[in-house]
Amino acid sequence: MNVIRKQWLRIGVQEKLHILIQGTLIILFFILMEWVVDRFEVQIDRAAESHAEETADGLINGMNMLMLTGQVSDPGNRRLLLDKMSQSRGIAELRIIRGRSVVEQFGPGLPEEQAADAMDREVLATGKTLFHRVTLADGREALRVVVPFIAQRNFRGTDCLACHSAEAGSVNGAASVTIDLTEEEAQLAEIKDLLWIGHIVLQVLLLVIISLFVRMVIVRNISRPVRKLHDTMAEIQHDMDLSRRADVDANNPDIGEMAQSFNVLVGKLEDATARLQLFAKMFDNSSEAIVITDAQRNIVAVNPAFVEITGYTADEMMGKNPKVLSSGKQTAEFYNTMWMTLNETGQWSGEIWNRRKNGEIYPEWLSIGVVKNHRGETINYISLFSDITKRKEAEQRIEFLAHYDSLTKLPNRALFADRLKRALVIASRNGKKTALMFLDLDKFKDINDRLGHLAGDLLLQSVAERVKSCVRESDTICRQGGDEFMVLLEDIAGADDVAKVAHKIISVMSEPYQIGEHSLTVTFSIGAAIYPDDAGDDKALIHHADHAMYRAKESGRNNFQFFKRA
Ligand SMILES: Nc1nc2c(ncn2[C@@H]2O[C@H](COP(=O)(O)OP(=O)(O)OP(=O)(O)O)[C@@H](O)[C@H]2O)c(=O)[nH]1
Repeated sequence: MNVIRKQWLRIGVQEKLHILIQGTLIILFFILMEWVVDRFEVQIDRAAESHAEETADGLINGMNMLMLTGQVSDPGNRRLLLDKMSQSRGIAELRIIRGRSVVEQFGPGLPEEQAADAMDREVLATGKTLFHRVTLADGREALRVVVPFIAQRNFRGTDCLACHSAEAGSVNGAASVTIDLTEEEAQLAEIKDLLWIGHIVLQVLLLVIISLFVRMVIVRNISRPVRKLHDTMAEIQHDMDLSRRADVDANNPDIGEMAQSFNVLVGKLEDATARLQLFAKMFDNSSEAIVITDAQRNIVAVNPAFVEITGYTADEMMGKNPKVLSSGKQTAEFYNTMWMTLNETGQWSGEIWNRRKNGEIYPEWLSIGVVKNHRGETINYISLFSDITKRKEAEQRIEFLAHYDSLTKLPNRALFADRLKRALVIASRNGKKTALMFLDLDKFKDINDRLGHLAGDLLLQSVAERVKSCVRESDTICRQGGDEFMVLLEDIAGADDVAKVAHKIISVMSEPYQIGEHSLTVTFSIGAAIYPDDAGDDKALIHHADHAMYRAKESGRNNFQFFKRA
């Protein structure tokens, strides 16, 4: 059975269709042939039966004649009658069988007149005609009919009871007629042969017709459209031209629908490919580095921005864990919190320090997202990061510019104001003194005018350095603007401390500066005021120190003055 199934699966649709159609026709023709032969056999049997009955009738009539003429008691006459009648066409054997009443009245008669078999006995017992197909000793086919003779006043025109002492209606005897069916069987065989020949010729014809028909149907409706569809598929695959579509034949529902479904599929593929290309472009052109890992956190893809930022090639990173980039700046606890947030919320973003291939450590802004499948299982992690070194530098620069003077790198007026306020609060709390010195370069305009603004700038930077060297680390110097400086001296004992610093500054300023090829000497006019002696708050302190400085200017410059109340 399995072998047949395998063979069946191996053959093509054309052959399958052919086998099914022709197989069905062969079975139908067989049934038809059987039916026709059966009909003929029935006809033959009926003809033989009526032949037998007629012969039996003739025999009875003959016997009656012998009875009526008183010749029946001579066995020779009876044999002669049987011999004569046996000569009739189609009679194979003819016998008279004596019934019980005849045997009792006239004796057993000739041996062949005794009941010879069960069929004879059954007819004598029942009085009913029996028919049986038999095969004669020489092999011929025959029909044997045993017809009973019934004792009656009028049995087919004869009063049996006139001579027979038998009960009316009892069986007097029977006639066994065997009809030779050789001729009919020969005819039937001939008909069978003709039917077979006709059948075979018809099947050969059908073989050709069905073959042509099936081929035509398959080729036109299946093979040709399938080949066409296949060619289109192959072209699309070869050219990767997803804008192409297969021809749809509305008159061929099967393949037409298949082509339509194929077109829908290609359309979806085209859309998906376009989206994929778009994402691929984004991936390649993004200025942000992108890293994709699998669920085990092994890298499966990195983009060009990643290569640019980290210095690692894509090949070097494939299959590696992104922690190879770790700078060691973050603690284990930091990473634990990061993974916990990621697992709980599906995303994390923050600042992190990583290490480039060349060993350089850099800050990056990192965002990690978890990708899950429809079962909720993590399948990928996507990380995006950008190198924020420049941003951080810019922030630091903005921060610096907000609080420091860009030229001298000294605290600016805003930062100084803060420190002054804080210093006064501390001094007030601790009962200490704080001094504010106001310094203005003398005739600085002349230097600018003479040597240019750039030389003036260089001089301002050098002056700032020198002033710094005259005070403690904890003291604050600020460039107020232009050529003006302020110095905040915290925790001083009294005016002497301030005077010492002022004279120190005047002293260091006497040394000439080398600006390019020019040797320059500049001086300061310095004014000072002390908290809480000269002023109760920051504003007044500045104002008073400024006032003192003006007095120094008025006193011929290059000198130091304390605030004096008018
Ligand atoms: N090179 C340079 N010059 C500056 C800067 N800011 C202000 N100045 C100049 O510094 C000079 C200050 O002059 P003043 O303080 O008004 O006058 P002075 O010439 O110093 O004379 P006195 O203060 O009266 O002794 C001006 O010429 C300003 O243009 C700066 O950042 N760089």
